[in-house]
Amino acid sequence: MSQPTATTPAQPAGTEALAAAARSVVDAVVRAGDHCAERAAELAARLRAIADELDRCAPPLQDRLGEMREFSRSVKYNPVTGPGNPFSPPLDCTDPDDAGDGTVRGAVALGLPYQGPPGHVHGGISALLMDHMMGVANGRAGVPGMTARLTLDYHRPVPLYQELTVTARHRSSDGRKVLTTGTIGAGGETYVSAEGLFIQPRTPLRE
Ligand SMILES: CCCCC/C=C\C/C=C\C/C=C\C/C=C\CCCC(=O)SCCNC(=O)CCNC(=O)[C@H](O)C(C)(C)COP(=O)(O)OP(=O)(O)OC[C@H]1O[C@@H](n2cnc3c(N)ncnc32)[C@H](O)[C@@H]1OP(=O)(O)O
Repeated sequence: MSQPTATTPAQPAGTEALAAAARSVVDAVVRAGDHCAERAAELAARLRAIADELDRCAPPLQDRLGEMREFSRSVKYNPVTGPGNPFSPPLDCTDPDDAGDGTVRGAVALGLPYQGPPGHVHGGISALLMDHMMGVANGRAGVPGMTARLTLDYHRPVPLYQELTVTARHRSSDGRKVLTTGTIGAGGETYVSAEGLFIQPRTPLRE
């Protein structure tokens, strides 16, 4: 078997494969819609059985919430880039192509589960992508914080099924206040631009 290269990304394995399969179920459910109405009850029962099997593997919720405080788990299971979370598209920023100016970049194409206006991405999903990527930019700049204010300008509807470039950049810090900007675009056109005010915690997250 050939080794994965930069142009042949590795297939997900383990829990990431599970999340990828669940993600494809969500996508297929929305794409099939009423066209699978006759088989819906049967398919729902099979999916419910799988959910029950997974439930039996899950630790008590408080334990799982405790585990999730670990940074590596927040990376794996977050709802934007997290490969272990079926809710995430996932946005790929494993190769951020950092221009050396602190800009982080990611790529994602969004399907029907993320639709708002017909054929286009829901505005709240754009806000989610922006919030998260600005958080990543702040983390990389060494100034992680909580979102206090998020402002978005929606310049053009964001198309579904088109590779989007998502960028974010830490701009300035004033004490614990952190100013960050971001964009969503494609082919040189900016669909959404964003500005966020983030507040660093009073005590650092980590030494
Ligand atoms: C700390 C957690 C960090 C989270 C990120 C984790 C790791 C980062 C590492 C790597 C990055 C990887 C991934 C990124 C992941 C996620 C990114 C998504 C982030 C989120 O999804 S996060 C959820 C939504 N977010 C909230 O759930 C916040 C609810 N909120 C609060 O928890 C408090 O509200 C808080 C903490 C914001 C401030 O509370 P506080 O007590 O620390 O500070 P305080 O109120 O004293 O304000 C200090 C100065 O900021 C000014 N100020 C405050 N708020 C302002 C506003 N809205 N507009 C204008 N100015 C404002 C004040 O006026 C004062 O200014 P001044 O000093 O000049 O008087």
